[in-house]
Formats: sequence, C-alpha cells, structure tokens
Amino acid sequence: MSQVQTSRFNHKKYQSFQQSMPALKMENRQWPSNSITQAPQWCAVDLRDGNQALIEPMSVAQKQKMWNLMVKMGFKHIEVGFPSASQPDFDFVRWLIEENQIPEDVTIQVLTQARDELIERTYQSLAGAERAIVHVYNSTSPVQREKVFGLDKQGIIDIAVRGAKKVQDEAKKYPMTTWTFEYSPESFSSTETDFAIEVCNAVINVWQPSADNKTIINLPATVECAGPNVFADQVETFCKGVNQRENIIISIHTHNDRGCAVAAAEMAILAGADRIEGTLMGNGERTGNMDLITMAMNLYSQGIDPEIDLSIADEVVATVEECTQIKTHPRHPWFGELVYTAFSGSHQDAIKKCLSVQRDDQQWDVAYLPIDPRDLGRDYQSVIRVNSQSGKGGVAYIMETGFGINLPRWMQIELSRAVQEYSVRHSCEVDNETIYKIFQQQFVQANQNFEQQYQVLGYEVHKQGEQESIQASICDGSVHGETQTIHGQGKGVISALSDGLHKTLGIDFQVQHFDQIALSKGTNSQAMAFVQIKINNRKYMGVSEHQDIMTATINSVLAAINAYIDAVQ
Ligand SMILES: CC(=O)SCCNC(=O)CCNC(=O)[C@H](O)C(C)(C)COP(=O)(O)OP(=O)(O)OC[C@H]1O[C@@H](n2cnc3c(N)ncnc32)[C@H](O)[C@@H]1OP(=O)(O)O
Ligand SMILES: CC(C)C(=O)C(=O)O
Ligand SMILES: [Mg+2]
Repeated sequence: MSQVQTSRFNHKKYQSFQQSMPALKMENRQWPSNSITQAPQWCAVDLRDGNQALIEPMSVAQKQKMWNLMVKMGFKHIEVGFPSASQPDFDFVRWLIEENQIPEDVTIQVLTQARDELIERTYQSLAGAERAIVHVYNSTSPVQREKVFGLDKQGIIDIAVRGAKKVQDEAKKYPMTTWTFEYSPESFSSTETDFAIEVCNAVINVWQPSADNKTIINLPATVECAGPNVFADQVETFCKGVNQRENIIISIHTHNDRGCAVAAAEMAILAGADRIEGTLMGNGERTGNMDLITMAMNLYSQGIDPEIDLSIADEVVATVEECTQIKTHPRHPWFGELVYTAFSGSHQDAIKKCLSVQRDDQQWDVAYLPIDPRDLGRDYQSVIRVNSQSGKGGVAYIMETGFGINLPRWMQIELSRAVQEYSVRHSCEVDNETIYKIFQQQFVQANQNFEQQYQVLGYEVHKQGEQESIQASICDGSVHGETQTIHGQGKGVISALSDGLHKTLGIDFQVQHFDQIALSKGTNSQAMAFVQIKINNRKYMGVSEHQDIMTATINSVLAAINAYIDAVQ
C-alpha cells in the first residue's frame, strides 16, 4: 500500500529549480530596496493568450465584446490574436482595421512564431493599420532546445535572428503603418539568463531600436517554475546585461503555475521592468496568466493611479465570464463576490465600528476592508452577512443600515443570540429580512398575541420636581379586554409605571435596561422603546413601537410583563 502511494506521488521525480539552473551571481541586488511608485504600461493579452487556453475559443462576437471592454477600461496596448493561426483570429484583426475600431491612443499587438509563412500572413492581417506591434517569439530554454527543437544554442539564436529579419523585412512592405517590434524569448525564466540576454541582443542587433522607435523585449515566465524572488533576480540581471537598455521597453509576461504570477510581475517591476502583459481575472494557459485586475488593484489600494478604469468591476466580471465561459471564484482578489463580505463576528464588529467613524474626506482606514467597496460600484449592504459565525456587531449593523433601528447594546446581544440559534437550527445564512422578522417575532410582537396581554389605552403623566406620577388605563386581555387603571409615582416615568403596576397587578420587577430611539425608516412609527426587566432572577424583554414615544414606553414594559406571564402560565 505505502509503496503504491510512494510511486504515484513521489517528490524525488522532481528537482529544485536551483539544481536545474545555475544560480545567478547577484552582487549588489537592487530590487528588494525599490518600490513601485507608478503604474507600468499595461498590455492585455486576453484575446490571444487567454483565448488560446479556452475550451471554446472566443467567437468574433465575443472577441468584439472583450475588445470593447478593454478599450473602455483604458488599455493602450491590446494583443488581439495570433492572426496566422486561424481564420477567426485573422478576421477579427481585419474587422478592427476595416471597421475603424481602434482609438487613436490604442495600439493593437499580434503574435507570431518566428516562421516566414506565419510572419507574412501576420502582416497581411495588419494591412491598413495605422500602427501595430508585431510580436515574434521562439523558445530558448534547455528543455525546448534539446527536446522540442533538437537544436543547440546557436540554432535557437538563428531562429530568433531569422524571425527578427523577416519581421523587419515584411514591415518595409507596409510603410504606411507605424510598426513596433516585440520579441519574446519564450520560457525566459527557465532559460539561463546569460543565454536569454545573448538571444535578445542578437534580435536587438537586427532591429536597431532608437529612442523614437523602441523595441519591446518581453520576458515570459511561460511556466512558473521558481519563486518570484528568483524571477526578480533574473529580470534585474537581464536589465543590466541587455544592449541598448535605454531603447528597450522591458515587458513581463508571467503565468501562474505556482500561484505567484502577480507577485513575480510586481517584483519584476522592482527589478526594472516597464511593461506588464496579463489578462483580466487571470484567464490563460493552465493556471492562467498574470491577473491584470489583481495587480492594478494592488496599486490602487496603495494610493497609486492604476491608469485603467477598475470602477466597473461587475461589468468586467460579467463580460469576462460571458466571453471565456469561466466562472469567477467568489473570493477572487478584489473583484470576487465575497471579498468585501464579513461573516465572522469579530470582523463585523470591527467593520461596523470603523465605518461609523470613517468620513468621506479622510484616508480610508477600515479594519478588514482594504479598500472602500463603493469604489468598485459595490454597496455596503453586502459587507456584513450573518450566519452562525456572526456576532452582535453584524446583526446590529444590519438592523441599523437596513431598517433604521439603532439597537441598544443589550438588545444587540439578545437579538444576535436569537439569530444565531436560528442559523444553527436551519444550518444557513440569515438574510436581512429574516433578521428583521426574528426581531419582530421574538421581541416586538411576541407578547401581543395571546389572551393575557396588557396594552395601554391611555395615560396621563405629571411631573413635580424630580417626581413623576402616572395614571394609565390598561386593557387586560385575560378578562375579555377589561380595563384597569393604574396609579404610580417615582423618579421618572419607568419607576412611576413600575410602582403603579406593582400596586395594581401585584407584580414586582426591577428594570434592568430601558432605551428608547427615534426610528428613521422602514416603518410609520416614530419611536421604539426597549425594556428588560427582572422578575425572580429571570429576565424578560419587551419592545414596542408607536408614533407616540410614551405609548411605546408603557407598552414596552407591559410587553415584558406579558412575557413573564406567558412564561409562568
Ligand atoms: C507560450 C505561448 O503561448 S506560444 C503561443 C502558442 N499559441 C498557439 O500555438 C496558438 C496558435 N497556434 C496555432 O494555431 C498553430 O500552432 C499554428 C497554426 C500557428 C502552426 O501550426 P503548425 O504549422 O501545425 O505548427 P505547430 O504549432 O505544431 O509548431 C510546430 C512546428 O513549429 C516550430 N515552432 C514552434 N514554435 C516556433 C517558433 N516560435 N518559431 C519558430 N518555429 C516554431 C516547431 O519546432 C515545429 O517544427 P517542426 O514541424 O519542424 O517540428
Ligand atoms: C508567447 C509568449 C509571450 C507567451 O505567451 C508565453 O511565453 O507565455
Ligand atoms: Mg503566455
């Protein structure tokens, strides 16, 4: 048994990245001390890298939808396809050009292998474009050299140089277009960095970039095989070793095999890169491309302008889902449905307290909410949701924001206990309406629907100095609505009332808590009174709402007494 397991799941099958690749000698490593202060140039590659990873590649209509979204968001470089690969890819590029779909500040980019016939077809697809980036690639890593191409290093350099020349020669046939060239040493991160530099320098030598016509060198982690710090070392070493650095835009294209594509891209920026390729929500080969949304939101949340519009989160999610037919994880960084929702009691408590003192003109500083969800078009309604893990803070927040009822602290505890019991009993989340219903049923109406109930019919209150006296007529449900009149005195209405009730009904109770609030919404009543009384060491609650605050007050006490009578019947 254990042998089977060992052979099926045997870590000795693999070697560490350090064993497979000579370690970089990094003296005076800079990137750990750097920080990101501005957005990189973005390039969205959903329509190419994202598309090639889909079970069903996008139709032209879906590509158009995705394109419109990316333009709306403000992407200036958009890789629109691999036009030599298929007719839909070719047709989509033609549609963009022939239908004048490309705004003046947007440049389309297309990918091709370094093969003559594919490069020719690529240029045919671009005929008539005002400007375009032609992106050519070939693989440079040992496994690709040895097992896929069967070539030595020089053979790989030859493919790159031949491809670069062909790209340059074809461009000359279309002089009306402003061309930018991009080269990717595919599998850069699994390539010896000095060799990647050698290949790229050979390409740069062909293209001879200048300050006015820079070349893009794109460094892909085609498969993420090492930690993001290793990648940052590679990028910093590359930036130091590449020729004509000042005329080169260093672009980064990371994949997410180890779950660190965003981290690797961010560290690559620290290491000197200028440009980031990725996809919306991280769709792409295997575990996906670097997620542009996550990286851009990471910047935004640090006070850096991401230079793309992220405020339309729900539209982004809906469009990406529609075009890729891939659902968004509810906990997807920043844009997931649940990422601004707290279920747990202590988080809810902290959020409620912080939100209550957060002002619009202040820097955002709310525990458990790294950004203001309203920035993404989300409201505060879904920030707090209640289940069996929730506490009084969450329930109180919902009662206050949803129903305008600012519960006193002791009532928050009572209601939250009732809500938790409900959640455990039904094994479910408790929605806002149900919380309100529990409150109504257990505290407001609970003591109004049985025969023994007392209710106030009318009252008079007189104040003399500190003393108050009350005369109230109350209806006694237990004797078919017979009316009784009570008289009481005390310091304040509550104590006058308890004096009167004691004398008339013979019920002795102590008031533990009494609160009254003005109601703001969701009801015609203007006031709500809450009371907790103690009789024979047991507590009873009463809540009453009424347009008249005094009626609400008297009825809340009577409701608590009704609860007592009900309990001892
Ligand atoms: C990491 C990435 O994402 S790279 C982009 C990958 N994307 C895609 O492949 C999607 C679109 N591609 C396609 O539809 C097809 O690959 C096509 C139509 C472009 C080409 O198809 P085919 O002509 O059948 O070739 P195929 O893609 O299988 O490539 C294999 C051949 O091209 C060579 N080749 C592969 N990549 C490259 C390259 N970048 N430059 C030069 N030659 C290359 C291989 O060595 C192999 O050569 P061989 O036939 O002599 O053995
Ligand atoms: C073609 C290149 C840029 C690529 O997609 C990759 O290496 O992942
Ligand atoms: Mg890729």
